[in-house]
Amino acid sequence: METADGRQAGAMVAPSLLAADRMHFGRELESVADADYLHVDVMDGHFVPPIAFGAIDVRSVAAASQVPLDVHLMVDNPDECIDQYLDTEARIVTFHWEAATHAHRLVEKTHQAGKLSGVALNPATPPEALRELLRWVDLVLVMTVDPGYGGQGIVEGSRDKVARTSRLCRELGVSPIIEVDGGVKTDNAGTLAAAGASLLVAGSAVFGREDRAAAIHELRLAAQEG
Ligand SMILES: O=C(CO)[C@@H](O)[C@H](O)COP(=O)(O)O
Ligand SMILES: [Fe+2]
Repeated sequence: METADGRQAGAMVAPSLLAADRMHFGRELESVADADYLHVDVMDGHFVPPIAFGAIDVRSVAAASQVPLDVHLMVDNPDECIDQYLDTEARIVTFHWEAATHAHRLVEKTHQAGKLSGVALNPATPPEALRELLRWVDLVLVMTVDPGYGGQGIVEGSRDKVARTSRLCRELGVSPIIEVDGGVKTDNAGTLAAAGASLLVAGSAVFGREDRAAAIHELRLAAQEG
């Protein structure tokens, strides 16, 4: 089904493993086996205060699940550490625009490793910052909360930012995946998808529910109805 402006209606869903129960991780992975991607938040204790998931964990998840992995690097200077993530089974590797020194080189390396390359924007970074980079990347991750923590409320103006990102892509004649991350729930999935988001990350909205398959299904449905 297509929207009035020619986009595919609906969106993919990526449960964020940050919200999963570490004490029962295998069972948690099984519970989200029908997701489109699994979102893995890498946090270095510098770019964001917490420390979470490293390349070793990405490899363990890849070995335990058939679902493709979407790795979100919240690290200072990804130029220094991206190689270890490119050396995993991850399907998508995304660095933060604010943290990168040679963004184009990161994209090139990611492609050479056979992966999709994503760039993430903090809430305070405008999409226009990506005017050059957009023609090379496969994905733009619009942070809809300040990075570092799960379970936060969505930042005001996020819908509008997704719409501006989508417009800029159209203007440049490119069509990367637009991913939204932070505070995504069934009550905002529709407006985010209608604004152009095609990949929804959801941590608490999935792992906070007993029935994860139903949570994923309801997010997809909400995105489609948006
Ligand atoms: O990157 C991050 C946080 O920095 C996210 O991926 C969160 O893990 C999303 O969790 P919810 O806001 O959906 O609970
Ligand atoms: Fe994330």
